[in-house]
Amino acid sequence: MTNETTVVEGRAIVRDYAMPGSLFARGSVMRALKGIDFKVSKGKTLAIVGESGSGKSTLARIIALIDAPTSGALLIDGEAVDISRRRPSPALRSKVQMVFQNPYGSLNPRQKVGDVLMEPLVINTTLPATERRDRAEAMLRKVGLQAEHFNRYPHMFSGGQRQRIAIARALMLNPSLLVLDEPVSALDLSVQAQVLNLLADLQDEFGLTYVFVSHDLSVVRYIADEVMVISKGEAVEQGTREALFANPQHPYTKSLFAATPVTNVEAIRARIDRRKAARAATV
Ligand SMILES: Nc1ncnc2c1ncn2[C@@H]1O[C@H](COP(=O)(O)OP(=O)(O)OP(=O)(O)O)[C@@H](O)[C@H]1O
Repeated sequence: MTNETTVVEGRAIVRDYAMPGSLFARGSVMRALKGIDFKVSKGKTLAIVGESGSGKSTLARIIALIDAPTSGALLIDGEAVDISRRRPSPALRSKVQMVFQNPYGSLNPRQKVGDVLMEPLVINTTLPATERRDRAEAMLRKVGLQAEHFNRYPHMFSGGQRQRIAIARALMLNPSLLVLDEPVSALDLSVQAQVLNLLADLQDEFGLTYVFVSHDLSVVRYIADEVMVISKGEAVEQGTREALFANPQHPYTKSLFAATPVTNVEAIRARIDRRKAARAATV
């Protein structure tokens, strides 16, 4: 549709990794991404699916500005990212945030939850301490935790709660894009559903755009608007969630879908679709 705003776009993204050589032979280069194109519109979710080693995390890290492509172009809000720069500008940095798979490893065990949330504000803004605290407490509530949790340490929380904290931290600078790399795969099934619902609610409320990496097709069927299937560094199929699940085209996609039982999540998904439609009608 022409009236949709593109938040992130990749053009011919290539990423090479240098492979170590030996005493007698020079190292070679491994091409992990072989020219990937994609676009994600505001408020939508692109899921990146593929088997282990296909390049999903490599692409996610590039989109999250943690790694740079070897060649190609990345555009955020229509502006080309300077891929030769080692660090993105603070303005760009605040637009894109990443949530990782492991909420145990991604939070500093010595930092209280309140400090975890206020840190991005300390580094990137000149807000006074009281304002930082108010915003952090408000964000804790938004992700389903309480202001009393402010002074507790990460180990005092369950896996699902820790992932809520990681999501809250990612939202502190009001990003437009969240890159989520297997954000629920370390969690129990019932907790996965709660965190996915939270992500859907936050997407609605803040108009967030998601790039969501997953190897789990049930999760993809639940959360995605668009799906990109990657195999050996190439996008072998791209399309809407409905089209891809109804009629996978590429032999790799067919085999991936055949190998993975997909549980019936249509009813829950319908809830997300209804809310997205209601929201679009009010904008
Ligand atoms: N830092 C690195 N140095 C060298 N090779 C790497 C590096 N990171 C990834 N690779 C290689 O690039 C390819 C893609 O890896 P990547 O982690 O992106 O795949 P993935 O689809 O996310 O896999 P998984 O689902 O197992 O995390 C793999 O062959 C991997 O071994």
